[in-house]
Amino acid sequence: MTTTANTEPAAATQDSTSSAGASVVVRDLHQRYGDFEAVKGVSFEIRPGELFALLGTNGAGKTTTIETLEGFRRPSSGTVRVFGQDPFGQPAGIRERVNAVLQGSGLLEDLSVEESLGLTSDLAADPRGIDEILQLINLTDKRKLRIRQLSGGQKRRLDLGSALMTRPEVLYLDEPTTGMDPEARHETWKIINELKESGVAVLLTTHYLEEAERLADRLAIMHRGEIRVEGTLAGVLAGWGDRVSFLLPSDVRTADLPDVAGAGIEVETRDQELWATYTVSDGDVAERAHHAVAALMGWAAERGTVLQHLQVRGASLEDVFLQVADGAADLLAE
Ligand SMILES: Nc1ncnc2c1ncn2[C@@H]1O[C@H](COP(=O)(O)OP(=O)(O)OP(=O)(O)O)[C@@H](O)[C@H]1O
Repeated sequence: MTTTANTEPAAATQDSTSSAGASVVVRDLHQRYGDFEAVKGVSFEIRPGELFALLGTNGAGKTTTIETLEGFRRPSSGTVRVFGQDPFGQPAGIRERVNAVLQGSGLLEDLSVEESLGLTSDLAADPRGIDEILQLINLTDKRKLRIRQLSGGQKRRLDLGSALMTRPEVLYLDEPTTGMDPEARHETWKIINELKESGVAVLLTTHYLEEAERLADRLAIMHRGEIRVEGTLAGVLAGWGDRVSFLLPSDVRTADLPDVAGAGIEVETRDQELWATYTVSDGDVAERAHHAVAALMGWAAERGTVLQHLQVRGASLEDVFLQVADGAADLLAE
């Protein structure tokens, strides 16, 4: 199985130079708030030109991890390095090379869009032009508006534009497209892909799984402070089997569905219709899915029933996410 639980051994004393070439290195990070442990031994690294997506349930510890990388929190234990340096306190060598779009926008609501970008520009060593940024985030026609007059999605785009003003080599994006309409989200994905291509190392957290599917070179799913699943998208999905689904015929009750060797059955309601799904996950998945389809077709023929919308598909990121949230990843990883 290519899906892995985070079983990496504790490496708090390991020197970050063992990850030569990585812009960001996190090793066995633990973060506590009083008695509560919000992050429990998280490890990952991000190389230039790579986007690492940190997905997870609410309260999983994603923002805490980003805030630690940003230098706002000292790790309770473990090691965090950005360009080989400890980011705590944001030393100058890191501050000038890193930027972030965080959940709470730091924008001053009474400034106009261009005044806000002007302030950011004044603080940057080698800023991009304001016109260039406005064009990039598609807000040129809003440049004179006060920030409080912008929509939620427009403010999010301005957040991103402000972060790009400083030409960061590492960019943290904490739910960057929240509140954006689909078109703005696609535009933002284009910008993020271009950043990656130009060599920026990106850490993305998002609740939009499609966003991670589109952008991530590698991803991790966090739950209750731990990374439960990690890898490339293909690697993460490979360990979770294939699904054979069809619309439950109106004359078939759940109890009438046949058992298929090695496959679990689930019946769920989608758009007020009942769907049956057989999941095959062990052994040669393609072969088992093939046999499951053959067995179901044989069963349907015997009953004189047609299986409508019969489909075979691999696991989606949503399937994996939901199973991780249910704790099923623990079982699969054993
Ligand atoms: N300052 C704090 N004091 C105490 N507990 C905190 C503090 N900040 C966060 N937590 C707790 O730590 C856990 C992790 O929170 P965090 O914001 O990192 O999660 P998250 O993965 O970003 O969640 P979400 O997806 O909901 O934004 C949560 O249980 C949260 O309640």
